[in-house]
Amino acid sequence: MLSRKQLIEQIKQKKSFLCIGLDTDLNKIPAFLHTYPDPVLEFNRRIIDATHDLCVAYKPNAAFYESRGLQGWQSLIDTYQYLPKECLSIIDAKRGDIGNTSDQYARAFFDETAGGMGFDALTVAPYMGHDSLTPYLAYEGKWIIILALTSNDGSRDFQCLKTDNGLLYENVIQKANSLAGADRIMYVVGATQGQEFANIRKHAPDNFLLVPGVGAQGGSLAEVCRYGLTADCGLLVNASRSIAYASNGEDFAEAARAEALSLQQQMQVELEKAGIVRE
Ligand SMILES: O=c1ccn([C@@H]2O[C@H](COP(=O)(O)O)[C@@H](O)[C@H]2O)c(=O)[nH]1
Repeated sequence: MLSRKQLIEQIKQKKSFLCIGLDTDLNKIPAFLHTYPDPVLEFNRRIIDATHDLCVAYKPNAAFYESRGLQGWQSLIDTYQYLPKECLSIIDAKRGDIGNTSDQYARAFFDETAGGMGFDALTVAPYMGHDSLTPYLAYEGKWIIILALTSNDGSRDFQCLKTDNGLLYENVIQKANSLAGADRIMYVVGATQGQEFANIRKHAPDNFLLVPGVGAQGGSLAEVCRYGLTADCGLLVNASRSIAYASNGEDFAEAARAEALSLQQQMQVELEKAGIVRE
């Protein structure tokens, strides 16, 4: 369990607000790892060993594990258990359903006694409204990370629709803020959304934002920081492919570290500029 206070302490200590995505694709990992009993777990372990001092969160995306059936689910459980406790553990599963079904999703990802996984945070889709979100909040100390303005082209299809009460994503934030505070709720906002971060901050001044879309999707870290940083940092910027697949040779972990280091160094500059950490 990682509280908001502990997360902020980690950010200041590591001078980083990097979240590393573990979107581990069996077809993309180096060939030599296929001799291990669980190549995905071996890959994840080496990425974690090489990067844990440079990041404050890890985010496995459930799809990459669920797509491999029972073996994939086991890789996810074992990866969860290997994650460093000082880092925020996020499961990116984008769940959302009626209350009693959400209860089951919450058990699956939050309740270690139920199946072996006790992630700190889960990404959720807000489309089904308040009663699809509250079951997760019943788990004291756990976070939900609600899709607000995503990084993909299709984000404009629904999230930016105009309503009598502003844009649809603004309504999502307003409603979710009435359910719990900034110590329990984060929002997903894509790094590709640039200046929209200024508008997001009007509606979610204190919440942490999980920001995917730097690296492979071309979002700008500088722009995200310019419009999204708060006095507490308030950002977790995720990179998955650009770190994990920086090399597909035997040096993949060193290459991942070099990519993570480059992002951490850019983050340090931004944190210093904003006066959140000292030079
Ligand atoms: O708006 C969103 C929400 C989630 N994602 C997820 O983040 C990572 C991004 O991976 P990269 O390789 O760094 O592009 C991936 O798991 C997505 O499913 C997102 O990209 N955008």
